[in-house]
Amino acid sequence: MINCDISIARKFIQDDEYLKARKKADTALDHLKNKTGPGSEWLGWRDLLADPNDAELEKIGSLGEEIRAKADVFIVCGIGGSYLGAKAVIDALSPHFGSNGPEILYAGHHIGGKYLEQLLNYLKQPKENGEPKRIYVNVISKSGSTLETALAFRMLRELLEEMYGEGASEHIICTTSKEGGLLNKLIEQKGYRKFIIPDNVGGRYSVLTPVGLLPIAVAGIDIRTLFYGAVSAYNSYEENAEDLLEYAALRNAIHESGKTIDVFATFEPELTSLGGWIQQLLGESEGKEGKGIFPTVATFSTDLHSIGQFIQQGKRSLMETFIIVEKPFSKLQVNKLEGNDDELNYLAGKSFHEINTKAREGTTEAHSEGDVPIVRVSLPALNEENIGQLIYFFELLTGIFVYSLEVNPFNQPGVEDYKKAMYRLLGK
Ligand SMILES: O=P(O)(O)OC[C@H]1O[C@](O)(CO)[C@@H](O)[C@@H]1O
Repeated sequence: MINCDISIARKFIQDDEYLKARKKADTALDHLKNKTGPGSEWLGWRDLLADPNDAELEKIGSLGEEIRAKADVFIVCGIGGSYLGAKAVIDALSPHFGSNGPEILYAGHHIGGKYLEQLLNYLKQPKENGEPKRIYVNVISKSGSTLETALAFRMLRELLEEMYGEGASEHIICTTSKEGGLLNKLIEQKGYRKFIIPDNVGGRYSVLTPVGLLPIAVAGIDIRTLFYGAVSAYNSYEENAEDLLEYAALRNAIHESGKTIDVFATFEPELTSLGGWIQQLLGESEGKEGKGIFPTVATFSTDLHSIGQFIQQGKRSLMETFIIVEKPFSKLQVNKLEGNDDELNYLAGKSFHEINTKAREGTTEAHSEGDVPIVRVSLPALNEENIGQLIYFFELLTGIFVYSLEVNPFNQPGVEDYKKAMYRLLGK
């Protein structure tokens, strides 16, 4: 299970402040369990773990296998919660270089013309053997009308129709709401395959629905173990959520103390995208009514050489959350070098995991001495089960923490403002 250690950060908070925050966290958890808080119609992310739908998992898993066998390229076309969860899990659990399945690419997550133009050109290029690439597109949009996704999908659809004619529909899978939205109209017209995003699950809580699970399955990751990892976390925290209550209370007390930034930092580059998923999950949930701790993401030690200076000595407005993997997942070691001309022989015989661990311990020491409260969230190992547990851990933390701020964790009214202004400027 996930281990959460708040001991370093706790020293920054007075007992009475912590106890006040702890009461709020307890009430917040009751609201989640009893569906009595604002936005409680959006608690489907808990229901789907309370009552797993094995048939749906099976269906997604077998389509994932089918696409793995047939596709050269699989494109995840979505933005925000409609791609961040899939990317987080895929990046965490896939090899960095090469793979024995389709190449997984992303589209619809911005409006960058150069990216899309180059993607379309890349897709058009035949394979080395001269045959056309076998491309599958999974367009994912709960509303079915998000501009970034819709625009990219229009371009991709045109390309697939040009390449495969009538057969293009076979290459498109849509993940959207049961009813409504422009995507559902297209599905009806064109006969695309469809997966449903439950009405009671918001985008940023949807990674364990077909939104995340289909791309994750196509990447060759065992979605059943991932999903049941989350189920085990759900069951365990229904029994005893002490760790999460402490963490939420601590974060609330830190919020009250005036800190405004939480740097989600990992020393494992595989987990950078997971930080991106946490950033949306917390950011869209807590950042309302002038409240919240701005979640940002860093990969150490890389970013110790960019924002490390600020974290150590800049304005004291920060806390940090380290996402840690306990079990080494690489055996790479430093060899002894004849002559020691680079003077690194003092590290000979040590693994990169050991060196990286010392970098983390040293950073923990330095940053906490620099007045940065640090929370440490650890996974025993980097595998499907633990990532599933971590997903639910952060979903539940978000619910508890944001309710304890007296904010609705399940809406995002502020996102509409940029859309309105953009559509006006575009003459919609
Ligand atoms: O799945 P959709 O409806 O395209 O939305 C994508 C993302 O956009 C938002 O609605 C914000 O506009 C996010 O909450 C969501 O994850």
